[in-house]
Amino acid sequence: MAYLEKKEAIILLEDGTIFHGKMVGPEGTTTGEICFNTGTTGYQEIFTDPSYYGQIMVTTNAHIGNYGTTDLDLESDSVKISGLVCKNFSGEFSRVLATDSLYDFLQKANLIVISDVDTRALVAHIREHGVQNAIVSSRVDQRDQLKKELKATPSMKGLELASKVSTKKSYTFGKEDATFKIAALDLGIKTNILRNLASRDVFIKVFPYNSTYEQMMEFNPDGFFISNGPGDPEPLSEAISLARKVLDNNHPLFGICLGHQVIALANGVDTYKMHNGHRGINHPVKNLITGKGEITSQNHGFAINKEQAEANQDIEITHTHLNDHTVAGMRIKGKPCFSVQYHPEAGPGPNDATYLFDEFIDTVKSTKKQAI
Ligand SMILES: NC(=O)CC[C@H](N)C(=O)O
Repeated sequence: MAYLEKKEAIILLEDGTIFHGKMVGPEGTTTGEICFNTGTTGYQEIFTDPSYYGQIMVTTNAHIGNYGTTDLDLESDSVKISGLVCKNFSGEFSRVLATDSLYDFLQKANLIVISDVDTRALVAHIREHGVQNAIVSSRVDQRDQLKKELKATPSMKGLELASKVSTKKSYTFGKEDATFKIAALDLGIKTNILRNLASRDVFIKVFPYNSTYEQMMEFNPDGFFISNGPGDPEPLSEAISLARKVLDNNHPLFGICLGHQVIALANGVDTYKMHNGHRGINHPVKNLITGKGEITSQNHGFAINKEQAEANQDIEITHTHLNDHTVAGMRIKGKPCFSVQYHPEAGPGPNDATYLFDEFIDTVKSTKKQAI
């Protein structure tokens, strides 16, 4: 296989640190924000998750590729990360359900992949010094030029990326004769969210990121959903005003990750860029209502301002991240609305938090009953 050629590759970080590796596949160069995911499984879901658009992914699991790929594990229609950095890349795979090697899957997407990197040292460096931009390239002897290209890469802070991954046209998902209708704003929606809703008797219409309340109301939905997605939530002015209108009109509203941040902004709570963020499938969260713990799938580099959320009369914090006590979930008092910073749909990850989809359907049901 071609990937065994293994040409030299270099990773240049914004702070000047250099790491070395080997190209897996054709030579090339890529830039983006370098971040790491600690999941021990679920690489195909991660690589196709639109929330990772614009990011170079470092996988902490030492072996990548060994269980291949299958269409069942797609979280969107294409690879969304801008590069992959790993320790050991395997083009050979073994899994009954797998239909393709990860090598072929990523090559079809023209992704820049490098292996043989000291990922433990790289991850420790990012953890210590914070998430930052990087350039990954096979042009190992053109450091000055690479530095220039790295400088030209926009910072994730302030970057609007939802428009790059959102659907251009609205579409539907699920059975048309389902009991409930949900209008979903696509800021980079993961397919497993749609699967989770559809399996709860929901017919979903997915709308482009800049859709208006009026456009979404034409579907006559029983509730609204605002999805996960890439980039900084702050520039998403259309989504923020949509959330405000949905709240003002007392429709059921559920937000996940970027959607949660948009709902916070619609309530006057700021968001900020975290030092490193949370990306993995074993993040501990405490549900403050039930007192129970949940192990959750997470993928975010921004969070909502905790002091402002605590001081806000309209907000009740419902979930907290047990590692750093950041806000993991909230509800809007007196409104049929709640949101979480993490991923109850998993894909990949544990299913501890799927009860949130049930709670959303209960909210939709009781709001529908009141209206009759
Ligand atoms: N998964 C997401 O929706 C991520 C939200 C946002 N882009 C962040 O990094 O915080």
